[in-house]
Amino acid sequence: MQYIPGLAGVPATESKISYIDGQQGLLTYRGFDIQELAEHSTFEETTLLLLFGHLPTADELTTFDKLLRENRRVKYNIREIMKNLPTTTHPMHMLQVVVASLASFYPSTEYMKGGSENQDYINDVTVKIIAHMGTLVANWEHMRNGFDPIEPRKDLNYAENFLYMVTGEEPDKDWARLLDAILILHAEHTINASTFTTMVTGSTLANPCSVISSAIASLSGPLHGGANQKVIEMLDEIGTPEKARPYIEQRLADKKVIWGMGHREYKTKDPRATILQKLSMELLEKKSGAGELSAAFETAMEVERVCEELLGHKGVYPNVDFYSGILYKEMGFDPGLFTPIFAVARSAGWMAHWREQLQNNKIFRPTQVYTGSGKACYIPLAERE
Ligand SMILES: CC(=O)SCCNC(=O)CCNC(=O)[C@H](O)C(C)(C)COP(=O)(O)OP(=O)(O)OC[C@H]1O[C@@H](n2cnc3c(N)ncnc32)[C@H](O)[C@@H]1OP(=O)(O)O
Ligand SMILES: O=C([O-])CC(=O)C(=O)O
Repeated sequence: MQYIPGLAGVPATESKISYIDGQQGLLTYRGFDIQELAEHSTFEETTLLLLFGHLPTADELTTFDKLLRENRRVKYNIREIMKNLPTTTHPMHMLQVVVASLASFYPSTEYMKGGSENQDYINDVTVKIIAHMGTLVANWEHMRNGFDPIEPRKDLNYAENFLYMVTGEEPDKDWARLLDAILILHAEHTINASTFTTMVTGSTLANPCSVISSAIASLSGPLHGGANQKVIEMLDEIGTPEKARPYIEQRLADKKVIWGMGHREYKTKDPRATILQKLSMELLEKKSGAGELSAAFETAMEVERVCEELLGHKGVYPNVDFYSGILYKEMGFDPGLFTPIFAVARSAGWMAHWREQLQNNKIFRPTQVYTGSGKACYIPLAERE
């Protein structure tokens, strides 16, 4: 029996939701190129595409959008749970706890047994979770800073409302469009660690709120979604482009990873990193004028150059987390919000995989290669040396 560390290259499921060509650096959702979706779609439309497999009709989109808007408000009891968390709680830990607690308000035990009410439950909870994610993240941003949360608005789309709830100001249309593209880019990515977590937890028929809570935990780690916060911390630590090379050389000598670099599937630059880099450049030039880039962006480009030279032969290139933080920073988001914004977007992909898993469920239960001792004899405590 051969053990494959990290299940690298091992197919663990069949899925129709998204596809990666890691050699060419291509990503499609339901056959649609990510670049095209980022340019032309909205988070609401892309979510429907991921969930149901086709671009929605105008009626389908309007109905779904209305449901999302109507389900944004969080219950008073949930706010009370949030109020009782220490304000030092990282937003990803808040999200994990509070999304798990939603199971108390939206219980389910028997939704797999067939019948239309189960489909209704699956659809309702899908909307509820995706709609709540943005509100929870935005509310906590105020609560952890000692302020009252801002209520969601129904007259705004998902990205606009999120910006409004975080800033308390009327959302700028261009920024909302930018955030919309960012949400689309992060919405789905085949069977990555957090999606695999979704599927493993989902395969036991656990409550979907517990399923998504487990996915949030998985995404929070710095080798996965948590890397976007690490990248901006790293860029700040480096400071200026000329300090990039010695910093990287030292980290590599210390056998430490360069945050935002490398990917299990891509052996070239992640297509989302290319788009996010372009969006960052456009935003920076818009804010400061042509050719005027931030220290973080200039440093990031130098880190990319040096890494290509030193790590390119291993297929290590920028991943999605490398340039996203620069955008978030320029948009005024606190670094603690970077990974939660990823989670908000990814809730669409997680729910799509959870639903796909249920259609043909088999509990995930791989095997292991035992490397422990042979049969051992129990020795009473008093006789042990
Ligand atoms: C949304 C996301 O999850 S995207 C990923 C976000 N994570 C990060 O940015 C953290 C930094 N990157 C990494 O740790 C890794 O590249 C991972 C976890 C993303 C992928 O890991 P794996 O597929 O297991 O690749 P693995 O660790 O085997 O790397 C292959 C080789 O490239 C090297 N390598 C990979 N990534 C990096 C990196 N970021 N910095 C330095 N070296 C790296 C490894 O040391 C290894 O070298 P070796 O063959 O000489 O031992
Ligand atoms: O696919 C992965 O392993 C990680 C990733 O880029 C994502 O989840 O977006």
